[in-house]
Amino acid sequence: MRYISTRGDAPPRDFEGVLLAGLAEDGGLFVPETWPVLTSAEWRKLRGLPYPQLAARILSLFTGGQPDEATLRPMLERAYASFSTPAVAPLVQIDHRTFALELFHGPTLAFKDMAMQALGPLFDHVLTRRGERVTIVGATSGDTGSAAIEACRDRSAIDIVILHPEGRTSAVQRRQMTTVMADNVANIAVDGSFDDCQDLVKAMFADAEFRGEVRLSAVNSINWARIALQIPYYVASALALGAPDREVAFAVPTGNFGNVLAAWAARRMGLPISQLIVGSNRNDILVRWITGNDMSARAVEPSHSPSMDIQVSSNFERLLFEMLGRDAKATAEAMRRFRAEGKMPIPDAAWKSACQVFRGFALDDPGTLEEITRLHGQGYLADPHTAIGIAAAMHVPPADPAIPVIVAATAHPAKFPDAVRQATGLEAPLPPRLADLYDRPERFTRLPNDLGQVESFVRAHIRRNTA
Ligand SMILES: Cc1ncc(COP(=O)(O)O)c(C=O)c1O
Ligand SMILES: N[C@@H](CCOP(=O)(O)O)C(=O)O
Repeated sequence: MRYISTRGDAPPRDFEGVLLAGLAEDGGLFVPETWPVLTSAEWRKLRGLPYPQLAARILSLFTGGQPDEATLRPMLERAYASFSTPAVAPLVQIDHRTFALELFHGPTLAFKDMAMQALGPLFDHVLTRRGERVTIVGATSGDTGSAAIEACRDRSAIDIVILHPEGRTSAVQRRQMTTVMADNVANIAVDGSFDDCQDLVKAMFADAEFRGEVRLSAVNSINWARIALQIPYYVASALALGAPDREVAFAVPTGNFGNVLAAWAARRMGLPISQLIVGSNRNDILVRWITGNDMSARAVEPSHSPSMDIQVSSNFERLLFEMLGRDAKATAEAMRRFRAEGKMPIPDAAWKSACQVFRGFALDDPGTLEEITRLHGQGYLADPHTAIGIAAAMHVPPADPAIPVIVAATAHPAKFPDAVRQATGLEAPLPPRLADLYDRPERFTRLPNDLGQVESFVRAHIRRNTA
């Protein structure tokens, strides 16, 4: 299995190369050179497998035997043993056709654990065999950071530095990152938005000298391994509701477009998915694109669903590459124009064809609170991101009302206590192992949105940790 860059100007790599590289040297994102496609009989054989086994099988389709399924299986069994339910990602019925796929039963209470808990040991396995170490620099709007820190803390071959937008995450999200005192972990609060943090990370990858010097790697969804590890839960939930003998739809609260891209990948692999419904908050660039081919960035606005306060959705580039018939030159040019002009011209034919499967719905803050209240009245306590996903599932007309819609429930309500309290009057308690989160000391460094200062910080962090 080889991977190519969406911008066509970086050497192809194998899975391990992609895992360690994160982003391609030409600024593009790695994608499989060819997609594995399963027959209905092959999908059926996966029915009923325990989640870690299913995940190992799916991941092995992307690793090209390195690591192989026999190596991956025990690794993933251990990874998912830390989840609070043996089902790992249970399906909860909301109404006659809507199901919540709860992806927040991992250690940091968000869907990021589904990939990250496996990614930590995977990095360790590859780095130990090669005798190498890496520096992971990641950007977070709240959840990727804590999941990545939890997965990488105290691993001797990894240094990890996470950039979050100062004051723009929930306090629980921030504290989940900044109260981890492991030597290999550092947090930077950037004076800016998530998009600024993500730009800084991409700029570090574009700085060839720095990239080589620190052996830079990524755990954001720009890293293909993250997407590969997010495909299995779409497969597991679709199979549980009757696929491949019945179609399903997914609704996904969306920011960086990684989660819904994983669902798109499952469809590309032959899983019968009728619709992919994108839910957004007021940062609705993706919904504006889906509903009117308007891909134009605006300033990021804070919302009750801070993890989706994003305007530049990195993984859109992977879809763009596919929409443009895998034309890397055209993809690179569209990305260049988006960066230069804040607008991406997408040919109408490509947009129309994507819209045969993608639908979109955006909800503002008052609407999000109303949806949490409504769901609570029905007996389901949703966090603001999940509430947007469920609202999107309810508002978008179905291709066929008999097709069930599965909503990615991406975070535990306890991560967003203010919104949940406003909407329901309830205090959503943190699990006992996080009960003293507000009493723990915090450690982070405030920095301006300045590449030089962030790079110097990363260098100093590595020196300190390896001294
Ligand atoms: C709770 C939550 N919901 C939804 C999203 C959006 O997911 P994605 O960035 O993969 O589109 C995020 C951030 O990634 C998140 O943390
Ligand atoms: N919402 C994310 C933003 C980063 O997304 P990623 O999937 O690219 O890691 C967050 O919570 O940090």
